[in-house]
Parts: sequence; C-alpha cells; structure tokens
Amino acid sequence: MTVDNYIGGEWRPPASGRRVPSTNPARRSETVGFAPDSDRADLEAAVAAADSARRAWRKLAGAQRGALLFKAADLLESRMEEIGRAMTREMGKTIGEAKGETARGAAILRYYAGEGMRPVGDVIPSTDADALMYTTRVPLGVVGVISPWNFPVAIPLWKIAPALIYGNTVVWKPAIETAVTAALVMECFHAAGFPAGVLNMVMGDGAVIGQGIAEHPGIHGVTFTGSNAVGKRVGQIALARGAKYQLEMGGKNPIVVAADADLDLAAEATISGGLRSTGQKCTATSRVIVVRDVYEPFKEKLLAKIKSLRIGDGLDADTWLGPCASQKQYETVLEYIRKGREEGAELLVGGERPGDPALADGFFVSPAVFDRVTAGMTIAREEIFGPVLALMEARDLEEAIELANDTDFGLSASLYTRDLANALTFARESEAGLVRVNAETAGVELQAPFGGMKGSSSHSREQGQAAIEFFTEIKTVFVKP
Ligand SMILES: NC(=O)C1=CN([C@@H]2O[C@H](COP(=O)(O)OP(=O)(O)OC[C@H]3O[C@@H](n4cnc5c(N)ncnc54)[C@H](O)[C@@H]3O)[C@@H](O)[C@H]2O)C=CC1
Ligand SMILES: O=C(O)CCC(=O)C(=O)O
Repeated sequence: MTVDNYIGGEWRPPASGRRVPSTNPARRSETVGFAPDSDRADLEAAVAAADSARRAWRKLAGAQRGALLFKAADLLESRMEEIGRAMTREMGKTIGEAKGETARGAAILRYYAGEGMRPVGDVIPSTDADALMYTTRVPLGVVGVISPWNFPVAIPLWKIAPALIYGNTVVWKPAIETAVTAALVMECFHAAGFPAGVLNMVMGDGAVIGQGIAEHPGIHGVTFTGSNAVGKRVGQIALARGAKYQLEMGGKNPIVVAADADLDLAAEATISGGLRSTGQKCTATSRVIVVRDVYEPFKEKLLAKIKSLRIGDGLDADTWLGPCASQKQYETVLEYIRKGREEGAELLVGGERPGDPALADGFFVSPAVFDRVTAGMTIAREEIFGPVLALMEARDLEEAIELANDTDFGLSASLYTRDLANALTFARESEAGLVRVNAETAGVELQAPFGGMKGSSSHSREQGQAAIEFFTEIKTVFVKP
C-alpha cells in the first residue's frame, strides 16, 4: 500500500514526492507499505486546513460531533481483521493483541462520542443575588497529536477522540513505522464523513514533522506519547511559545511479590505484563521485586512458564511472542542485555536470537530473565522496551516498596498479595499513577484516568473524564441582567 497524507479532506502525496518503506519486523525483507516523507510544506497545509475548519466544528452541538465519532467506531470495528493484520505486519504484536487493540479503538471512539452529551460546567452561586455565574468549557483550537508505533490504533484514538468531541480540530503525526495502520484508521474517519480539515494526518520524520508541530504557532495544544528524550524536548518547545502540552513517556514498572502471594498467579502476571507485545508497552513490567521468603520458589515457577512461550510471526495463531518492532528496538534490547551481563547481573534464560531458521529474517529475541539485579544497575533504571525481566530480592515488603519507588519513573506498579493490609499499604505508598493489586502492571481501562508520576508524564492524565482537562479550557461566565 502506498500511503498519502490526509489534508483538508483529501488524500495528498507529500510535496517532496519522497516515500520511505514500512517493513515487517518478523521478515525484514518484506515491505508492508510506503509512507510519505513529508516536509514543512505539507505540515503548513495541514495546519491551514485545521485552522479553517475549527470555527464551524466548534459551533456544532456535541451530539452532532458525537454522531460522527459513532460512525467512525462502526467502520473501525467492521475492518478489525484488516487493521489488525496490518498492525501485526508493521510492528509485530500478535494478531490477537492487534485485533483486540482495534476493538478497543472502537470502544474509545464510542466512549468519547457519548461525551458530546455530558455536562461541561457548573453553576456557581454569585455573591450578587441577581447574577448568574457558571463555568463552561471551550476547545483549545488546533491540537497536534504525535503518536508512537507501539499502540498504533489505541494511543492516537485516545488523543484524537477527546480532542474532536470537545470541539478541537487535529493535525496528527503517526509513527512512520506503522504508517499503513494509521492510514487505515484515517480511512475510517474519511468514510464517516467528517467535514474537511477537522482531522488531518501528516507523516514524516519526527525531527521534521513532530518538531514542526511542537513549534508551529498555529497549533494551540500538543499531545505526545513516546520516549522521554523526545517528550521533554516537545514540552520545552511548546512551553517556550505558550502552547499547552501533554506528555506520556516511559516507565520502569515494578511488580512486587509479597511472601503471602499466590505465586502461580504472580508468575503469570509477570509474564503477561512483562512480555506481551514483546515488552513494548510503557506499562510493561520490567522490575520483578520478590520478597526473600518466596524468591527461589517464585523464580522456579517463572522460568518454567517462560520456557513454554512460543516465539514467532504474530500472524501465526499459535505465536505468543512476536519480534521487536524494528531494527532499532532490536539493537537497543541486545545492548541492554549486554550491559546487564557486564554490570554483573546473571542471565538465567533467553536474551538471544532463537535458533529456528524460520525466524532468522526477523528481529526476534528470546525472553530474557536476569537474576540478582541491584538497584544501581542500568537494567534496573532505564526503560528497555523489550522482553527483558530484572529479578530483584527484597528483605520484606517494606524494602520491596522502597525498591519499587527507587526510580525516575512512576507510571504503573503492581503487587501480588493475599493480605488486605499489604494491598492498602502498597496503594498508599506507591509513587505511580496506576496501582494494581493482584493484576499485572499493563492493562489500561479507557474510562479511567491514565498517566504517570515523576518522569513518566507531564503530570496530566489522559483517557476517561480526565481528558477534558487537557483538551479544553474553563471559561467562567458572569451574567447580570
Ligand atoms: N511511552 C510509550 O508508550 C513509548 C515509549 N517509547 C520509548 O522510546 C524509545 C524509542 O522509541 P522511538 O519510536 O524512537 O520513540 P520516539 O519518542 O522517537 O517517537 C515517538 C513519536 O515522536 C516522534 N518524534 C521523533 N522525534 C521527534 C522530535 N524531535 N520532535 C517531535 N516528535 C518527534 C516520532 O516520529 C513518533 O511519532 C523506545 O525504546 C521506548 O523506550 C517509544 C514508543 C512509545
Ligand atoms: O497497557 C496498556 O494497555 C497501554 C500501554 C500504553 O499506553 C503504552 O504503552 O503507551
């Protein structure tokens, strides 16, 4: 598939005429599509289209905007198989996960479609008995959406849907690695009949189009998910020109296994939270902090289960673990594995290219478990974004919680215990935006606020009702007859 930009309600080739391939990480010789390598002229056209559409769009009733989101949801759902397959072929996650994410995308669109009919303000008693004082919400104007490849449907939709329902128009820059998936999502919006210019998509290099969005004076708010390095830069650029910004970045998420935990369930949650999507979730489990009394039995169960995971092309129905999403991710993961060994952690299993010749052309790494990891090691501190688990021992639950909080990040944290007092202590003490007891670190529900503490985010929240805080501003109105 040759992908075009989508600007002002039309598919348009990039002004430069240049395109870059999107390849299959399970078979690097296979090209899935060609994405536009756009330049600033394309971005200018998209911002101009979004700007000219925004006054009419904000004037529509919320229910009218919602009706279009409902249509887009139906279309997305009807193309779940096709979109799921494109996602698997472009970034490697298993077809089950990819279709599940597409279904989640439809649910996100429906949730925000309903928001068009919900209250947006309060009536506040004025000290003047004759006056009416109330708050309402107004859109920011044009919103820039910069999204990554790891959830190429869900993440952009949980940004685009609230942006649109609250009356903003959008310029979206998807990750080029998942260009075809993004174009299929965009086709659903096009077929739903959104007015021209309300949603625009421009693909290109992050340093050109992503940075261009951060810098553009015609873009009033920027919402970003991706790496910490890029996120911080986007935030600084937006701040310097007075634009609103929202950053969702990395995690170094711990699972804590208490002495009274159900060890089978804890091992399953460690595997599911740490290794699904090949560990490429910002909510992925990467530090496994186990209380001394159960360290050895837990480790035994974990290793036994990991050895049974089937690695392969995500399109094969019996594959559990696909490849890393790109050569860059693959090399990063191997580099962290090398560093882990060099710094003295013991590699118990995995961390190598699987022997199966059928996998030789892909970016596959067998799931790695490091033992005896200490808090100062690089693999305990930096986000790896790959199938790597770091086992750490704690004297007791108190020390486990201290270790869990000993990180620059604060996205998600999980505890396995049967003791209610432990659960409540963990919920109170965890420095994370998402705390889960007897559930894996990953697994975000679209109707609840999502975001991190410390270096994981810009301290705002996405999804659920919380999204209104970023995508609107409050206007306080005082009317005296
Ligand atoms: N929080 C999360 O969900 C994600 C975290 N990551 C982390 O980032 C690491 C690197 O992955 P990448 O794909 O390279 O992430 P990235 O941060 O470079 O990419 C995310 C988005 O930002 C855009 N971008 C790149 N440079 C930009 C710039 N200078 N200005 C504005 N936008 C720019 C990209 O084109 C993409 O759309 C991963 O190993 C992982 O640790 C990556 C993707 C998602
Ligand atoms: O855990 C999830 O479902 C969402 C993870 C996420 O938001 C991310 O990886 O960026």
